[in-house]
Amino acid sequence: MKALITGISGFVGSHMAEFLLQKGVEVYGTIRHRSRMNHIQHLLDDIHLVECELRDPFSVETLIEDAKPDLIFHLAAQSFVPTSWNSPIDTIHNNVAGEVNIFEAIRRLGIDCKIQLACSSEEYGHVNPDEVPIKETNPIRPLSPYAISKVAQEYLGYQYFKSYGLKTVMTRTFNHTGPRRGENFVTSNFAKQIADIEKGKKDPVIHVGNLQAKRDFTDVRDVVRAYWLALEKGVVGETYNIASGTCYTIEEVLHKLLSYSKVQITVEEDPARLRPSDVEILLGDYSKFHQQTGWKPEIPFEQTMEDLLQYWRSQP
Ligand SMILES: Nc1nc2c(ncn2[C@@H]2O[C@H](COP(=O)(O)OP(=O)(O)O[C@H]3O[C@H](CO)[C@@H](O)[C@H](O)[C@@H]3O)[C@@H](O)[C@H]2O)c(=O)[nH]1
Repeated sequence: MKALITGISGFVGSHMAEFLLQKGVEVYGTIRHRSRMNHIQHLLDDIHLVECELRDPFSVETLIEDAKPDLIFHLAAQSFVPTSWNSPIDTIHNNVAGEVNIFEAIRRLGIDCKIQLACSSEEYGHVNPDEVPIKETNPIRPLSPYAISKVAQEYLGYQYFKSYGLKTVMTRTFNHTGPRRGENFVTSNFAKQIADIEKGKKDPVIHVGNLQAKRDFTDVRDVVRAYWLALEKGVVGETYNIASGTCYTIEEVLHKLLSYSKVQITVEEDPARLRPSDVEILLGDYSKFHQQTGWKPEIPFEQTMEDLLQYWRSQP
């Protein structure tokens, strides 16, 4: 069996590759000329890397024709919410055009494959207090250009399923983290700041943004297992929440991470880290996915946080 991972050198992509290799799957992955390879350096002998610009239809058609995958995990995206306010058009173009190019190539070449689309809980956006835990049937009220791009990705997945029978499965994944998480994202950002303070590379002050937001975190290693199950047991054309079913304020996350360190650290708000609008609460109900696939998260949040801090401590 052959699987293609778009964005294989990224955070989730690298964990997905490790998971698939353990299953004995032949792994293809896309990179761009400027991709950093540090997350997949240890896998280079075992995977097929293809340089591909997903925004370029010719590049994508060549990729799909050469790889002829049975499974596609479409993970490549501009995934950082604040960047989407600075570059809204780029975020929407990148996330939407890349996916349409994949769909069109599959359709035109008549490739029979299943496609997992990494959609997002950000799509829910504004959530009323009586709507948690959030089910897939909740209204979508997106609050960022990034969220809009993910709504578009999801509905394109549905539309290509209905119009052309493409075998898409959409996963609305809530926040996920773990070793290799990009340093912009909150858990990694805080863990890296703590590790840098411990190493004496930074004054003992941790800079933070909105600490009142509530988020539902799943370990990335549980998430890639969910993506595999989504294609193995999920129903095509359906959307599933991937979540832990528990949420914490960002302040609680901060104090959990600080509790793993012996150094004295002062907390300081950095106004540049505040957003034009922030999603107040994301707490997911993953029962639809559980009933269909048997998946449930296995790695406790505390373990994920300790592993993440250890990861940053081990970085040069
Ligand atoms: N990044 C960051 N966020 C901070 C900080 N301080 C507080 N926050 C708050 O921490 C929360 C989480 O921020 P991020 O880690 O940047 O993630 P996100 O905006 O929730 O989006 C993530 O989850 C989505 C799924 O819900 C993903 O789709 C998306 O790609 C990303 O991984 C937000 O409410 C943000 O305002 C900080 O210093 N940095």
